[in-house]
Amino acid sequence: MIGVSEASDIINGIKLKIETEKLDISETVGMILRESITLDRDLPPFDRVMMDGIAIQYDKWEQGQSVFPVEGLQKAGGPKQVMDGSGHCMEVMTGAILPGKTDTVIRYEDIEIQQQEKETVAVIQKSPKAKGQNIHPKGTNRPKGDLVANEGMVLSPAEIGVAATVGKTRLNVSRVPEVAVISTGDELVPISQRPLPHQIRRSNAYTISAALRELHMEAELFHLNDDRSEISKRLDDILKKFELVILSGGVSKGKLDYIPGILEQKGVEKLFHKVRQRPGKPFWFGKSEESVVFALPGNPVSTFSCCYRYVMPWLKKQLGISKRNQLMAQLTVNYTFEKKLTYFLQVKVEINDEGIMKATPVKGKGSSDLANLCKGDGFLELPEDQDHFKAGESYPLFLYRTL
Ligand SMILES: Nc1nc2c(c(=O)[nH]1)N[C@H]1C(S)=C(S)[C@@H](COP(=O)(O)OP(=O)(O)OC[C@H]3O[C@@H](n4cnc5c(N)ncnc54)[C@H](O)[C@@H]3O)O[C@H]1N2
Ligand code: MOO
Repeated sequence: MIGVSEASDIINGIKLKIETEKLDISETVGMILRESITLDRDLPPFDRVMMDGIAIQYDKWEQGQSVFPVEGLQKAGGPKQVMDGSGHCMEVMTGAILPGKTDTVIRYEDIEIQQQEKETVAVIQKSPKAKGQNIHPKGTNRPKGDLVANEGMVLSPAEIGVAATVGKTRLNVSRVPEVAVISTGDELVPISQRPLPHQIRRSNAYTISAALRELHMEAELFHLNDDRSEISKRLDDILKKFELVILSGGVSKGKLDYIPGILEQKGVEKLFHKVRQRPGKPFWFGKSEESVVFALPGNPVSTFSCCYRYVMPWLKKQLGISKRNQLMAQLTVNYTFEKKLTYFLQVKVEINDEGIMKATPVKGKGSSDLANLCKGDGFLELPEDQDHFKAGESYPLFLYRTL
């Protein structure tokens, strides 16, 4: 039986084919950009007024003029006007293009608008600091043609904003393959159905597909009963159609645990079966020419921890998302686990005043107790070569919840 890091290395050695698709910009946050974004115009694209007030010719102020007849109004969104009269001013609004024949903007707070006879005038109360003040000159953020987002970046709302400003209605992003998520077992009924006393609802497929949604991946759900010929026939079709297949259940020692045997018969090469870990020991992983197959142990917490410890980090790596270091969290209490297995301890995580992640165990009733997952935020990976884990020690953390 192999250990957790060996299992993880084997999985990480397998590559998934990632293609490119063009999507509406509003669907792309969190995806990987597959093009570079350059500016189609200067930023800002015109000399932009930065304050509501008036625009003047600075020279006139320097020559001693402090009362300026108001010639008109330059609104944001209005085409550029050109000031007509020498020594006049224009009222200007933030975001407007600077009117022609003006070069300095003075805020309303620093002037007074007065009615003198029939004329509206602006009287300057506070000296402008310099020629050109309160104007954001064309191209001073960035010039046209500047590279603003690189291929391979994870699209955050910042890149979405930049893409929108250059008029990209659609973006090229990594296409994540469609995934088959398969639950197995005669005891499982659809979640819409009322189970008989000996039955339960198929929750695992929903857990896995919800996790995949975090990566914008769509899953098609299947269910296989514990029937050799049914499993064999349906797996044929599924393996042909899907590059990534995630099963849950049917991988341990039971008489009806047919999954590993049938997968191998179908030409899916076993890369490992069983990992020195709890939960999730009977985890099976393999690969055929067309598909990568994760067969996760059926107990809901085992499926869950294998999904977050192996499947999700591997997918992030394939997509180019995981650039950060492994998260770590400090135990808040002493903990003992004496088996020679890596233990995935369910924990509630808090970030303390120094920004350090603190993990407190949330005790459940074992690997079938999926309700306990709602009390925690993630799993702490406690290494197999240690039995006693002390408060204050840090261990790798696998989060399933945004903190
Ligand atoms: N003789 C042995 N028996 C078992 C071993 C072992 O080493 N020797 N390992 C145990 C461990 S550890 C686990 S984990 C389970 C995993 O077994 P399977 O992967 O074969 O899973 P099943 O037997 O099909 O199911 C286990 C359990 O989980 C429930 N389940 C399964 N699928 C779902 C689903 N989609 N949604 C909700 N719940 C599900 C299922 O009803 C069972 O109660 O094997 C131990 N046995
Ligand atoms: O791995 Mo099993 O998950 O210990 O119940």
